[in-house]
Amino acid sequence: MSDIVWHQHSIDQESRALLKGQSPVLLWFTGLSGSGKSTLAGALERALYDAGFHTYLLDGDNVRHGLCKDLGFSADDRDENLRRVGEVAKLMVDAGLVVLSAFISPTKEERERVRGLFDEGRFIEVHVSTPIEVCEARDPKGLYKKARAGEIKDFTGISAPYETPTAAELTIDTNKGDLASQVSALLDYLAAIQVIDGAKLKAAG
Ligand SMILES: Nc1ncnc2c1ncn2[C@@H]1O[C@H](COP(=O)(O)OS(=O)(=O)O)[C@@H](OP(=O)(O)O)[C@H]1O
Ligand SMILES: Nc1ncnc2c1ncn2[C@@H]1O[C@H](COP(=O)(O)OP(=O)(O)O)[C@@H](O)[C@H]1O
Repeated sequence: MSDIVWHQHSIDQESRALLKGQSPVLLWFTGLSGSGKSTLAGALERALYDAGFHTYLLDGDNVRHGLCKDLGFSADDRDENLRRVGEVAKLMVDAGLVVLSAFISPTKEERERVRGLFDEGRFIEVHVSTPIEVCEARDPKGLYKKARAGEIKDFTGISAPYETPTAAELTIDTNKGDLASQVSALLDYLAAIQVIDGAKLKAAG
């Protein structure tokens, strides 16, 4: 039994969200390295920001420079990385933001654990399903080449597992169509589930 008691403050998620004119959610982009998570999440954040919505993007590469710089890529370290990110994202959603995150998040258990932190409907899993052959051909950071040469161990998709999501809210293969239409589909979805006001989005052009 813990001696720490939750303090309920008077301003809650609903009040903060009302002030911002949006319904806060976490859009959790998961997929292989090079699948397009950062590009998609960044372009979606830009579109939301330009339309006047309040956002924050948590990106794996960036978080690993600070909050998670003590962690590597063993299964335990990835678990801890995603635990911390989930908790930070929960605070940001509580602050009333539309939060986007771009982490490989390779296991179902890790993704479901983060989902479990949120009320129903506030965690939206976006599987960036670009096939590994495409990711490896892109290899923007040269990491697949190094992993194949054995210079990086535990590399997702090569020498460490990636469990394909089976119940993601959305699935996007960035090898099909273009970025603008992928972002447009994401915006349409957010308007349809009333996370953002479709009229405000339309007015922004
Ligand atoms: N061994 C290994 N496996 C996978 N990825 C590696 C590895 N070593 C370094 N990198 C780089 O780290 C980025 C992934 O970090 P994440 O925090 O998203 O990973 S995880 O969710 O904790 O599995 C990933 O970034 P993205 O390419 O943007 O996905 C890589 O650039
Ligand atoms: N929507 C897209 N359409 C086409 N190519 C893309 C798209 N998104 C990303 N790419 C290509 O894939 C590469 C990796 O994208 P990135 O967003 O860095 O992936 P991740 O964050 O999953 O590692 C980019 O350098 C770009 O060339």
